[in-house]
Amino acid sequence: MREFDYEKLVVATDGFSPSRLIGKGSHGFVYKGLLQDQDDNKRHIVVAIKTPSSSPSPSSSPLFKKSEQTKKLENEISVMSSLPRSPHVLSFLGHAEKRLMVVDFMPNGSLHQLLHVSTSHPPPPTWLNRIEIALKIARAVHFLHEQSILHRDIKSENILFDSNWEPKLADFGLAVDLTGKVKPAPAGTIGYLDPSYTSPDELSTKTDIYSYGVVLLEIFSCRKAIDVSRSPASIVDWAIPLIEEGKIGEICCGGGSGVFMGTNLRLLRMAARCVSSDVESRPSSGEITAEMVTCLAEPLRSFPLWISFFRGVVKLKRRKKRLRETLTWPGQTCRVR
Ligand SMILES: Nc1ncnc2c1ncn2[C@@H]1O[C@H](COP(=O)(O)OP(=O)(O)OP(=O)(O)O)[C@@H](O)[C@H]1O
Repeated sequence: MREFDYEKLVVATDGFSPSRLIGKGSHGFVYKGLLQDQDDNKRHIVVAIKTPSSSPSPSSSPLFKKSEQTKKLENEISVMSSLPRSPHVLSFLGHAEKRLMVVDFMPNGSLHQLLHVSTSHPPPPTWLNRIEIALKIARAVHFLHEQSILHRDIKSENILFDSNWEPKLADFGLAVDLTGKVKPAPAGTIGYLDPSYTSPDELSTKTDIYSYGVVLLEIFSCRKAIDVSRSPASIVDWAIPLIEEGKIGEICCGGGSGVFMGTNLRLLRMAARCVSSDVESRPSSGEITAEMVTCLAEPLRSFPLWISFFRGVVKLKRRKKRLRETLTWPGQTCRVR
């Protein structure tokens, strides 16, 4: 884990200038920073720097006081620094005085913005894009659970996109190491928080699975986890009866019909299992990824005619190429139609 010089982070953010502020969360402030590359002084790398307040003072300063936000950020640094790299989890770059966290900068916003804030750029994700995002986040959750880490705040706002539109699970402020002795009081975000998680002892991987199930419903329906302008306001209360009645078309927004109908039905049934009040019946993160991989392969299997046609075209092109090569020698051309 790299330790950054506090002063360098001050310079990187123009003294934590408001013009560099990306956003505020319940655990603090996030700034965009420009850091000098360690290997090449002329190059700069863009990073995101998370601080517990808008004007963080060094821990040596008399103004420094350990706030609740500082403790949460310390927890986030401790969890993120313990994790090996994963392609689907936001990359941790280092810290300063275990209070300022430096991570990869995510220039393309969150899944929440992509699904719920309508703009013409970028165009809304296709059905297949959305399923791919869901699969990558399921992989991130599986990776964390394999490391005995519970995220406890899985939600569309905490899924950020890098410059290649790859989704990354972020915000580990509430994350917990399951192997640790202390089980914290229940916490999370309303709408995503497992209703069965009412005491520290009820914390398990299935708590994250509930939140993941809500995100899956959100991805399918483009409806917010809680939308007070609708009745019922909760996405779970709205979607579950529709899934039980098989009214899949009423849930899926923007595509996923026709050949994808069977796939959608399977995935929505799995989302329903994730948010089930029967905690034991919820699938594990491993089961979810396996089911999603199978489901993604399904529509292709139902295109045998297209595939054989496509294979035929490729074979014909290869045969023509070989024939052209056989009939052509230096100084001579041959036309094969
Ligand atoms: N690495 C990053 N790159 C770009 N933007 C980021 C990055 N990390 C966080 N942000 C943005 O900064 C803002 C604050 O993020 P943060 O993770 O602190 O809180 P949050 O997820 O919004 O809220 P909470 O902590 O209450 O769940 C959000 O708008 C988030 O999208």
